[in-house]
Amino acid sequence: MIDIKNLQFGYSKKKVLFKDLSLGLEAGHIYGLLGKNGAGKTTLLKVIQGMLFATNGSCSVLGFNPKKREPNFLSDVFYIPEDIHTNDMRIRDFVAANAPFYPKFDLGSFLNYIREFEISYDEKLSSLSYGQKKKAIIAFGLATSCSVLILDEPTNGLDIPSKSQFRKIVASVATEERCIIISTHQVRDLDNLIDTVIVLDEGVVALNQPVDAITEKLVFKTVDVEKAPTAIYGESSLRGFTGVFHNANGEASKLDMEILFNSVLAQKSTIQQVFNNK
Ligand SMILES: Nc1ncnc2c1ncn2[C@@H]1O[C@H](COP(=O)(O)OP(=O)(O)OP(=O)(O)O)[C@@H](O)[C@H]1O
Repeated sequence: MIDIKNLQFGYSKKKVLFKDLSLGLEAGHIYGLLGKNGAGKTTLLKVIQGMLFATNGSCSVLGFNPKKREPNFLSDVFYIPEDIHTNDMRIRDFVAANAPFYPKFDLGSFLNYIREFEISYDEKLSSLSYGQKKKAIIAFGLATSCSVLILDEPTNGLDIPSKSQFRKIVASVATEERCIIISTHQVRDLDNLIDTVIVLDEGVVALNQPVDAITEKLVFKTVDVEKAPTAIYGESSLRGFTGVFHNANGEASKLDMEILFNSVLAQKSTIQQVFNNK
């Protein structure tokens, strides 16, 4: 569905962000895109959406070259940016003005989502708080029923109840035909939502693995501090040592996204070897 090969991109010739980035994303998945500040998550999402153009390599989305910004591409890919800027209009007028660009837009779903988020259809966007505005745009984006949904830091600015409503709504729109990409630093917000973890680091995809494969090969647990040396990576806390270990005995554990992310940055080659050894 999204096929990126040997992508090169830099905002200037001197500062190359991606030298040789390759990534394949399929329909029927919710991807969590993680990376440090400045790793290039937003840039990559903008390349996928056709807002930034690669200097070399290829990017194909739904069979289109995003760079060409063809109407049939733009009407099937929705990008929800981290920062929302809206006109001073009522939500119903925003929908009337924008929905016609998305042939699969479903007004009934939109009304359900904003009801869930406790936002009124007749509210003026300018009178909403940042978080409420963000929820209105998230609701619109999800209601477009686009085949590719890109959410850049969607939970920033959302309060605690809204984060769980967000997870519920996104899970409800996930279908076999759709590819959802969510970038975030708030890894706990993605708990039980994403099925594949992508880590971007130093201009390349350092990890791209399904949650099932991760918990099959790795085990996340808190152990006595004496056992710390057996971990691939871990962090000491008052409760003991929480870390990630080789899963030699097929132990079941819940993915700790924060520990996984830190372990990829700290022990990249060890983690990559785990997945390269079939
Ligand atoms: N318009 C721009 N002009 C020049 N450099 C830019 C521009 N936008 C981003 N950059 C630089 O590109 C790099 C990647 O930025 P990007 O916003 O893609 O990272 P990110 O992973 O989304 O970061 P964050 O987690 O902080 O949102 C950063 O070093 C940033 O300073």
